[in-house]
Amino acid sequence: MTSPITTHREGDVLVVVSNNPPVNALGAAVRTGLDAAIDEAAGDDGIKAVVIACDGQTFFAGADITEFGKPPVEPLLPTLVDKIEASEKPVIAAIHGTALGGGCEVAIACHYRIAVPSAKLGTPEVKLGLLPGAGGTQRLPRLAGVELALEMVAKGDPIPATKAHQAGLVDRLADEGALREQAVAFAREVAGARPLPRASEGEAKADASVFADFRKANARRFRGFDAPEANIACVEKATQTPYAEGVQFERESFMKLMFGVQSAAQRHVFFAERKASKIDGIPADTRPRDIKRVGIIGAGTMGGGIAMNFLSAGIPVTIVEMQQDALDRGTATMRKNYEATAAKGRMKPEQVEAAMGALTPTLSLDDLADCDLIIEAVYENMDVKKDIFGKLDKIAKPGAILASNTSYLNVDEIAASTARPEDVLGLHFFSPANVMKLLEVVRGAKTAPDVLATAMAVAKKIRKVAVVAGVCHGFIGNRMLMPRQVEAMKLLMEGATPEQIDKVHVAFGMPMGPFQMSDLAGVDIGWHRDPTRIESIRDALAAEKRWGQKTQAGFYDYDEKRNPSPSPRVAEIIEDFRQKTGTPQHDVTDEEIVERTLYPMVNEGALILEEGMAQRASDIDVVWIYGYGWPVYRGGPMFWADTEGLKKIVAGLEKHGFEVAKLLKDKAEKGERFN
Ligand SMILES: CCCCCCCCCCCCCC(=O)CC(=O)SCCNC(=O)CCNC(=O)[C@H](O)C(C)(C)COP(=O)(O)OP(=O)(O)OC[C@H]1O[C@@H](n2cnc3c(N)ncnc32)[C@H](O)[C@@H]1OP(=O)(O)O
Ligand SMILES: NC(=O)C1=CN([C@@H]2O[C@H](COP(=O)(O)OP(=O)(O)OC[C@H]3O[C@@H](n4cnc5c(N)ncnc54)[C@H](O)[C@@H]3O)[C@@H](O)[C@H]2O)C=CC1
Repeated sequence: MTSPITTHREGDVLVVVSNNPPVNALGAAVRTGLDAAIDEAAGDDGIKAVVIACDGQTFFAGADITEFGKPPVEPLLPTLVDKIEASEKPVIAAIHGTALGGGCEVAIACHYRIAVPSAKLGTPEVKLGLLPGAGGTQRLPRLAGVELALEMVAKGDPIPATKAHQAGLVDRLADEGALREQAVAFAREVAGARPLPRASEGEAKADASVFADFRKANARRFRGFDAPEANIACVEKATQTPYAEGVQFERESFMKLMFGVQSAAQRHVFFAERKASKIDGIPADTRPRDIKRVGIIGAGTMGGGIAMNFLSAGIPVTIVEMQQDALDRGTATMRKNYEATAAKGRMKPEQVEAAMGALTPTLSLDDLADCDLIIEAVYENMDVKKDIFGKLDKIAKPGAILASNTSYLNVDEIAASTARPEDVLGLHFFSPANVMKLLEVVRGAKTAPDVLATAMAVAKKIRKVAVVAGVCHGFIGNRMLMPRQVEAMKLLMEGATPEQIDKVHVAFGMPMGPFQMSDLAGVDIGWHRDPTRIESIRDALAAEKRWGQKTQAGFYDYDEKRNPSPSPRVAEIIEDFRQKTGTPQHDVTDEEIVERTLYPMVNEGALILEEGMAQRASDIDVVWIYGYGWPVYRGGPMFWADTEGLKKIVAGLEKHGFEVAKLLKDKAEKGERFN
């Protein structure tokens, strides 16, 4: 087995190169090769300095996450980075791409760092429920300052090499395309330099208030997570104790996180998200179609947001509405959203103009004739959609992909209204479409493999996380949402309050509970619009225009800043329905709320898998994390069920009279997991 690490001499500089695609993860073979290279340099008087570089797309992008949870293999990364730093000859890191996690720790254990301006450095371990366990939490604050170290390790977002250079984290910026030779030249410059700069020998200083302020400022963001606080505590330790003590504290903290449920969940999600992009049953080399122009039909709540995804990715859009005022309203909303992004410094004004300049508003479907992908986002009405797809069939060019953004409707029935069902699928965006990362790719019975492959490629281009779903009512996410909402309403009838149920869900880690979500999306969604027909609590609310946040009243009352408060009127309506229906009342416990609203979601997920409506259990987890905000530190509904124990889930479902899905029952009986 050839080593991924090679060395060669350039004069008195030893150049060490890693070639471990796709991301030069610091797996055991890489660590062994680097270890040997440092020994080679130490043992050869002709070598005066060392450059560590990587071939391929990036400098080391971290430890090899696939090794976690397995027996450790020497040399461990902490040992290796200490050896690099202890070298008597200067070691220079030549950085391109993304020096992340252990890769960043290797870089800061080197004596010097040179990077191309397009490179990034980061410590994203916290997003895996971990922390930089190879000295990063102790070296980084000493090298780059406490404030920047806190930002990097506790939030996990990478910083550009230019910012790292300003902070002293990178010593020199190289010209793009000239990194390797400029790194060797830099090595020659510093060869023989004494003493060598070693990050572990520096000091990390900060007022105690820095940590208190950081914790307070990020309390909401870090709510429920273990790793952010562990990272903060390690950096704090760096300001209080000598390096050796701090790194011991870091190691203990790393091990505690590594063997905890949250990190297992977050690592599961990392791989699940990537696995979701793979489509079972089509040739791996299926070539996507070229998408040069996109058409959107409907500029309402969804159409405008969907259009923004493509415009932001540099893909021109033609957007169609029925009426000029609706078209103007839709395009104005898009501009307003872009300008709000620019106001936050996340977009330049010229980028806003470029995006809006690539938008062609029109009232004519005929103007979609040159589009490669057309996405329908009109009313959730099958007749309307079939009429539109029938017209598209005559207008769209051969090979154009026709997609519906329908939330629930049968994509095969929509496809049958065309003579090209193989070009039809569902592309179910989530609201707000320009923000939510999830895209359900609904695979019709006749959808062609290259159409599916195109959908996955387009999703990556517009920075969405795509999951393939089968044709069933509500696909994956909304189908699992339904039993949760039904049970939540039943619990209201039996004695619970909206705020009690929502509180349980928020405490679980959801961004909001079932009733807060209804008020946000609109209590009137799907309402029959007849205020005299009052057959449910929801009908009663809708009849009084309690449509949610948009009318300052729904399941909650809202002030002008949309702050919610329990509604005495809603309590009256609920009590009235309890009386009218004679529903037996009881004290609803928080445990019952979990068992009756979350367990049925797992049960529905099992049915979805049984029916082949999802390719794998981890896809269901991805849907709920990226489409509904399921707490990533719980790994998604199916992973969470595994950690709860499927036997416990089955017992809870049976206790409340649910019919348990066969797959769930079988797995529970066999002691198996979904993931
Ligand atoms: C008794 C037990 C003792 C235990 C040991 C003792 C203690 C030891 C202490 C350990 C010290 C280590 C501490 C540490 O620093 C830990 C880490 O470094 S954790 C990893 C940190 N790095 C990351 O989180 C980066 C993750 N990757 C990314 O963000 C992106 O992949 C990246 C931006 C690099 C590239 O993005 P993109 O081009 O979009 O490619 P993909 O994301 O699709 O990835 C391509 C491919 O590569 C796989 N992959 C990516 N990163 C890793 C990785 N770090 N390890 C393994 N594999 C990785 C990814 O899954 C994809 O694979 P496919 O099969 O192609 O889907
Ligand atoms: N609102 C939401 O949260 C989500 C909605 N969806 C789905 O997206 C679709 C659109 O929903 P919304 O944007 O919320 O509806 P909306 O009512 O806000 O917008 C629909 C738009 O389509 C336009 N329209 C109707 N018929 C048309 C035609 N023949 N030609 C051109 N334009 C036409 C209407 O004028 C309206 O502006 C529905 O299928 C819905 O189920 C999907 C995910 C989330």
